[in-house]
Amino acid sequence: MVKIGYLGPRGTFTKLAVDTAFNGEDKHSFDTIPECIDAVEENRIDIGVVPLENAIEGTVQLTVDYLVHQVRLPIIAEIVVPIQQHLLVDPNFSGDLSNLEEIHSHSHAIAQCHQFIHKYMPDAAINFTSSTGKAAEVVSDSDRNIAAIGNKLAAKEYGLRIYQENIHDYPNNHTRFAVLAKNEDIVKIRHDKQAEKTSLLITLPSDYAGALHQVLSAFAWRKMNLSKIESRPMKTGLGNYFFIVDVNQPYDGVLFPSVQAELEALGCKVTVLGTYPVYQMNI
Ligand SMILES: O=C(O)C(=O)Cc1ccccc1
Repeated sequence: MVKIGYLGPRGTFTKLAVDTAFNGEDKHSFDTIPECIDAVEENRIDIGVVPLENAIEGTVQLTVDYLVHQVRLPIIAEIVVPIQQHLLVDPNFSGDLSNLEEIHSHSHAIAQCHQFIHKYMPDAAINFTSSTGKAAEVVSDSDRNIAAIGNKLAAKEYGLRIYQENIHDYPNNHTRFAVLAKNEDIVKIRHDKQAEKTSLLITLPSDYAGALHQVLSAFAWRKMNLSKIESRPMKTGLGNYFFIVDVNQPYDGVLFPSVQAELEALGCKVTVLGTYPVYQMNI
C-alpha cells in the first residue's frame, strides 16, 4: 500500500488536505516539515505532503528552503484547501478570553489571526508550535488556562472545545500544499485538476543592472503567464538571492527549453522544481 507522510500530528491542516485528496492509503504523521521530506528522500514513505504557501501569510519558508538547499524532491501535485481558524480550549474552561494566558499555534495560524489576538487577547503570551495539531495537543495535555488556534479536526482529535469559530482576519484564506514523491506514477488524486503549473528555480550569475528584467522578459515575450515570483536568500551572503518562478502552464518541449536556453545564455542557472496539476479542494 502506498505510504503517505504529512506534517502532523493528528488534526493539522496538512492532514485535512491529505484526507481530502487521498483515501485508503497508509498515512504517517511527522512532527516537522524536514522530517517528512527526509522520509520521502530515504524511501521510508512514498509520498510526502507539506504546506507550501498561504494566501495571507505567504510562503512557508521552511518548506521552500529545505527543498532548495537540502533535499531536492520534485513537486508532483499541488492541493489547495480553504483554511478556517478556530480558538480551541479545554472543554472544562469556564472563563472568558481575558482568562486565557497563552495562545499556541503554528506561526502562520498566529499571523492569520493577528487582528483577533491584538483586539481580544492582547495580554496572552504567544507560543509557536511546529503545527496547529501540535498546539491542540499541548492544550489537551495542559491543566492551565491556555488556548490553541487550529481547525475542527484538531478539536475533535484532541477533545477540545471550539471557544470561538472563524477567528482568521481575512475570509479568503487558502493554503497550497506540495505533494512530493520520487515516482509520480504512484500519486493518484481522484479529483479533477483545475490547472497545471511549472515551478522553476532561477539563480542569477551576479547582481547587475536589469538582470531580473531580462529574466522576466524571456517569459513575457513568449506570453507565458507567471503566477508567482519570489526571491529567497542563497544563504551565501547578504544580497545574494535566487528566484522561484511559478508559470501557469505545464512544461512543454518548446517554450520551456527555449526559455531555459535563453536564461542560461545570460549566465543563469535554471532548475525545474516540478510541473504538476493543481487540485482545489473543499473541506
Ligand atoms: O499546522 C498545520 O496545521 C499545517 O498543516 C500548516 C499550516 C498552518 C497554518 C495554516 C495552514 C497550514
